[in-house]
Amino acid sequence: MRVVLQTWTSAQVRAAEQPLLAAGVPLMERAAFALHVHTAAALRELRGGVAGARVVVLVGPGNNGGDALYAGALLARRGVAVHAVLTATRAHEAGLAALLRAGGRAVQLAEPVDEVAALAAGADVVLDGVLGIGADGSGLRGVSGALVDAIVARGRPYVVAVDLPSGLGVDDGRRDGVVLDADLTVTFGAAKPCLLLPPGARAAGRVVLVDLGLDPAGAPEVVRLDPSDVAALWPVPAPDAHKYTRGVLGVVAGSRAYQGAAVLTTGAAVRAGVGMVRYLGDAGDAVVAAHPEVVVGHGRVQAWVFGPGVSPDDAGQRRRIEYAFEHVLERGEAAVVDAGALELLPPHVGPHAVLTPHAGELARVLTLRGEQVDRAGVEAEPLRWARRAHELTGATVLLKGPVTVVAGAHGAVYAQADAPAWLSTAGAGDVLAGLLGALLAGRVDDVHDDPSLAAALAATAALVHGRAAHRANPDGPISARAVADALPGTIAEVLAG
Ligand SMILES: NC(=O)C1=CN([C@@H]2O[C@H](COP(=O)(O)OP(=O)(O)OC[C@H]3O[C@@H](n4cnc5c(N)ncnc54)[C@H](O)[C@@H]3O)[C@@H](O)[C@H]2O)[C@@H](O)CC1
Ligand SMILES: Nc1ncnc2c1ncn2[C@@H]1O[C@H](COP(=O)(O)OP(=O)(O)O)[C@@H](O)[C@H]1O
Ligand SMILES: [K+]
Repeated sequence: MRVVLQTWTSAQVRAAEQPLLAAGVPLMERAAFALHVHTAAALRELRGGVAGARVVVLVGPGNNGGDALYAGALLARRGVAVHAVLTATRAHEAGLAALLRAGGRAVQLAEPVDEVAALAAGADVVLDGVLGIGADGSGLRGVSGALVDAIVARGRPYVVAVDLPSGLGVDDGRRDGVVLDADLTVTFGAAKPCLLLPPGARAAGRVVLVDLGLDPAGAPEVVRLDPSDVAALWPVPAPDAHKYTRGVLGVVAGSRAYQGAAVLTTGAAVRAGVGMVRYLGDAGDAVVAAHPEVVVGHGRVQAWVFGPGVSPDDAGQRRRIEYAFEHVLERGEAAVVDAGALELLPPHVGPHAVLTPHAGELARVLTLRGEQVDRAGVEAEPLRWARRAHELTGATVLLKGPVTVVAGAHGAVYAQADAPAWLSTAGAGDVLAGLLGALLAGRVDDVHDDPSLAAALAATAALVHGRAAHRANPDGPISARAVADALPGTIAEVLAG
């Protein structure tokens, strides 16, 4: 059993299946066997044993239904009462025959759905084999949708999704229309992007990957960094390092009205281990009072943070940011572009500029460039819109939210889900900006060698930010400052492996 950290599109999975199918490798049998093993394990956990359990198998028209039917047959042979509900006019013939031979039963689904819904709601486990990678992402329609609604209305039983929750947008994580939330997803051969991407990923529950011997070609579509990846990405100082070789970060943040943003951003950068932090703006006294390490005023830097606590009508900060945009990005200094600076972004920058909007801010970035999308639209298709913003601006885009999505150069996409919901608190974004700025300052030369590294560093910042929130207070409220204070310990912990 492996944790899902890389995912491939349905097209990549289908292409990878081809040579194995041509060689006669029994992929469906292997998939179904593993599905039955995981379902039996769930039954043992739920009710202490397998024999005598009741399982309802929702069966769609394709091979996903085939997997579910064969798994149902194996469960029936172990004494489980298995009912298959055929949701389409066709079902995998050999799979259905196997189930019936093993003593399972099958019913054709039709309106009204109440009787079947009651059967499913009363089952120990429901296997969702309606749609797999053949789904068009529009949810479950017609009678299948009505059935799922009726099951949920009665109280959802334990659900095992076959390959993926039926009806999700396989490659983009869209969740349109009806989808049955799962407790466990057993995915075959290679994990699919919808199992990591918001908003769909939440429907998958726990995900287990069944190895079928597939070897997908090309880069994975969506990646999730794991703490063990951080050491290779972090700018750990060499033994002969000095503060200038480690990177200097310039911070244009805060204003007289929003001094806290400047304090949080610079404090996070100092705690993330940058060589030096320079601050520009009207909150210098507050910054130095909180963090005496910070130097106020101009000087050479390797990376910038623009925007936390900056309102676009603050003429001084606006002038600094616009001037910096004109010159520094050309000189190759990296930049985190956050909050108030997002509105000031020039038409085109490179991937060494990393935008850090939340959904509402990303919608604004996009509408300023002629796209018609609002916050809800971004939340419904985060990957699509993060990618679009990358295409339009040239910047790496880190879209904040319950799952942070990063889209960068060379098709790099990350989806990080490291943070507790407690992190959604004012100032948390300022801490992320300072942390990411420190990473960029330390590795700006490497970003120029490989522009997709900016996306990996952004994902690293999201991971460390989320883990620092857990460390600050494992199961309760956290302040942004507590997250910043937890950074040194969190970084030491992930670097220790
Ligand atoms: N190719 C293979 O041998 C293997 C396939 N596997 C299974 O096969 C699945 C893919 O099978 P298929 O390619 O048959 O695809 P599906 O089983 O996902 O079914 C696709 C069918 O559903 C229809 N459909 C799409 N969206 C719909 C919607 N919103 N409402 C109603 N109907 C819709 C399509 O027209 C198509 O006929 C995988 O997810 C996996 O479970 C695994 O057994 C591994 C091996
Ligand atoms: N439900 C959630 N679960 C986990 N993390 C979240 C959730 N909602 C938001 N976050 C994270 O909290 C932080 C909030 O940042 P942001 O919206 O910029 O706040 P602010 O501007 O007040 O600092 C981001 O890192 C975001 O990814
Ligand atoms: K499914």
